[in-house]
Amino acid sequence: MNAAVDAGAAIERMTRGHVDLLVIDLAGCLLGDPALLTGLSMLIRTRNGAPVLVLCPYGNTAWLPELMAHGPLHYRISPVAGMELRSAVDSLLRPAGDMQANAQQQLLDKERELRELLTIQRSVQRAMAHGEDGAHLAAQLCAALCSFPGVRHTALLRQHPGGDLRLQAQESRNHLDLARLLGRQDKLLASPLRDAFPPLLAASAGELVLLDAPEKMGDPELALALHRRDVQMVLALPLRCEPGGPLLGALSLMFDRSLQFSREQFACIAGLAQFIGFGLAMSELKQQNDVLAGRLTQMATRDPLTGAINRRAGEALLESEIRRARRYGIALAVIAFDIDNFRSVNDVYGYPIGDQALRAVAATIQGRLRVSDTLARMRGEEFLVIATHTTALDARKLAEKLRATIAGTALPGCETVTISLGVAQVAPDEGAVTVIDRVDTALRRAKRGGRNRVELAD
Ligand SMILES: Nc1nc2c(ncn2[C@@H]2O[C@H](COP(=O)(O)OP(=O)(O)OP(=O)(O)O)[C@@H](O)[C@H]2O)c(=O)[nH]1
Repeated sequence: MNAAVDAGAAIERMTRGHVDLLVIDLAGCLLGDPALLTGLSMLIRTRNGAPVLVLCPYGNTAWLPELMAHGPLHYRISPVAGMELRSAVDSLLRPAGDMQANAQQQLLDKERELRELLTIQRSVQRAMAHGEDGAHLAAQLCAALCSFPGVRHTALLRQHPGGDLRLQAQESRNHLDLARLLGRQDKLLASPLRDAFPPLLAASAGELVLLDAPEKMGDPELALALHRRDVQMVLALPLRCEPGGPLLGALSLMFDRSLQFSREQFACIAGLAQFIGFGLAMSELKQQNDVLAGRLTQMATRDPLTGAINRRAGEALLESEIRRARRYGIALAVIAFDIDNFRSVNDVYGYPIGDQALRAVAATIQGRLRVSDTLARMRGEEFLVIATHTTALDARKLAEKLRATIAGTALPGCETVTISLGVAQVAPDEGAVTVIDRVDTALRRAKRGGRNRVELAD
């Protein structure tokens, strides 16, 4: 056995004589050191047909796919126990005949693995197509990823605007509850396991993390808990919308077996993680759009001062309620009301107090209506109540109740006001314009009759 301290020295030794097996130990190497990566890539390329075994600390597993780009290699996650190293070395130093049979088996395995990956990709695509909101989509994705051979638990951890990590969804085939295992569901990066548990490590470092035996984490209690749930291997990937883009979280896959991934599998899994990151970001964007669209509709249909719907929305609603009442043969009534002598409130107390009074009157009326009734602000201090399933007589009783309520309600900053009301039941074949006209006439009659009173329309 020949040991070299760096890639340069190893290349020099390899050019001097035949090498049966090249073992590269990455312990103590700084992840992301470009010079080191270049040296190791050259070393793998100049191997002269010798098999390569990489011993890789689990925090550095992002290097494996990078190194695989320069030639096939075998790997073990370090720390590697003596027995494990011995059997890895023995299997790579087998006689040529064995190696040939092995190569054939490997080809078959590879074909099977790629077929399996394709199936998973399809089920992830299906989940994306059917996931509605973010939480539902995350749950669907976790379920889809459980079809990966050997996967017993999947989880999606999401970065939040505050920068911390939250368990968004998990799917368990081994009764493992990640929230219970970590003792929390939120603020996962504040967990003492942040730099040890692969999904947390992947989310904080932004790199792929592969652990092929729970005890290698160095936390015996956690390792025992994972073994109890039959977990042999944990693979965690950072979630990003695009390569090099901001971190969105991490994807965690726990396996009941320890697998050796090929370069194609690593690439496929990384592609899958990116696809998932993109899908989650898109679904969030859609959710934000829906909220914005809701706000825009609110702005277009609501009166900002009183919160009642505005005239346009009120007229549209009345049209549709008239159609509904006609179709089902049910009664529909409207009540128009107007604050009496409101000009003097503004004149005496000022416009801001007038605004407060308007708000208070609208809120008081709103509080007296059924949820099926609607209050619309038609103009200035004139309002319309659309009362479904209500006859003229009932509407008149309601109007009287509203009148008495307002007359007895103290207003902030000014004296009590009164309202005058007109009431009408929508006649068969009558449209919104005519009934509004009729109810307004009744309201004017109430004003002429001395205000603070209710008049029924003709
Ligand atoms: N503070 C405030 N006042 C408003 C608002 N919209 C309309 N007004 C006021 O409401 C008052 C309506 O006055 P008029 O139409 O003469 O009616 P009135 O004084 O209530 O008298 P009657 O309706 O005949 O009892 C006017 O002073 C408007 O400026 C508003 O959004 N805020």
